Amino acid sequence: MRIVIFGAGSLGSLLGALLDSAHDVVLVGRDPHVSTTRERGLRVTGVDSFEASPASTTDGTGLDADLAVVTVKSYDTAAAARDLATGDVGAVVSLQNGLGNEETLAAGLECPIVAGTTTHGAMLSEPGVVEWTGRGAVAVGNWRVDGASDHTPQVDATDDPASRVAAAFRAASIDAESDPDIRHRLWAKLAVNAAINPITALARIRNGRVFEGPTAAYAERAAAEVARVARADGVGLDADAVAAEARAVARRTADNRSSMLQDLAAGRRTEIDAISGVVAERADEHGFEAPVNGLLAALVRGWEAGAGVR
Ligand SMILES: NC(=O)C1=CN([C@@H]2O[C@H](COP(=O)(O)OP(=O)(O)OC[C@H]3O[C@@H](n4cnc5c(N)ncnc54)[C@H](O)[C@@H]3O)[C@@H](O)[C@H]2O)C=CC1
Ligand SMILES: CC(C)(CO)C(=O)C(=O)O
Repeated sequence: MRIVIFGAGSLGSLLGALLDSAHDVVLVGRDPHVSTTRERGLRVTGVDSFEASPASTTDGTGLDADLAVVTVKSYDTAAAARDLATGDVGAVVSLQNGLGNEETLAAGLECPIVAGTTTHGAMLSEPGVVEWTGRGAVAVGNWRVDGASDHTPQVDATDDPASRVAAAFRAASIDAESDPDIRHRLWAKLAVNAAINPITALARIRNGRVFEGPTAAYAERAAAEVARVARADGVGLDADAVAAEARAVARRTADNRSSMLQDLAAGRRTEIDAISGVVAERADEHGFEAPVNGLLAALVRGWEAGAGVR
């Protein structure tokens, strides 16, 4: 397959390096990472150490590919869709965090949209070098324009876009499955991010501290609010189950500085709109409030405005 990785930062570079073992990969990213990758190749360290030599470009327009893997931050999704629409892409899969990326891609592109989520961890340590911080898996599912995941029984389960994406990842030895209820997974991951990310960022604590001490009750409530909004959106999430999952992830990643804490500490824009912001807004659309998510979104957005990053 010819695969474009749109957004060759931390996650995109890791996936690009892995996929390059079985496919013809083009990274779309920014300099100096792209120019360094062209000159010296892409080095992966951490969980495994290896070198890859995918093609790379800073120009995301006019690209032809069987598949585009979108790994930009959620606030760059609309621009990614605009660039991809100028080329010819067979299908697009988003592996981003947060809610709303698939809707944005579907609004801007004619091709099939596949939703996805991953538990891999990656960090761009310097131009041309990505640290694989945690081995995980990929789950993908077909995205319908009306927002529902695709429960339609497939005549040939290997011949739908999500199954083809999962097979392409597996061909590169990436643990990947197609899940007909991908919306459930996206909302469950959203609950984890809504509980952990803004609190770690604002309180400047590592993940392991979120469910200890004064922040614990608010993390629980943030996750429970996500479950309520998910149910109003037709996705059956249980408040206790998602809070337990968020606690388990916080324990498993106890030493991590969450992506939002890293963004805030580095003075960068965060993904707050696609995490806490979207929960508060969708609750409002359904006629109730998600006050903890609303407050966390306002505080992080307030910091972003003060720092001049939004
Ligand atoms: N890093 C990780 O371990 C994981 C990240 N995610 C999610 O994946 C997404 C990406 O995260 P990261 O890789 O950490 O972010 P990142 O900021 O390291 O990478 C995104 C890259 O996209 C590039 N980019 C954005 N728009 C572009 C454009 N128009 N043209 C060319 N390059 C463009 C940026 O320059 C940046 O290098 C986020 O939604 C994140 O929440 C999900 C699971 C794990
Ligand atoms: C799961 C968690 C909270 C791990 O740090 C994460 O996804 C993030 O930091 O964005």
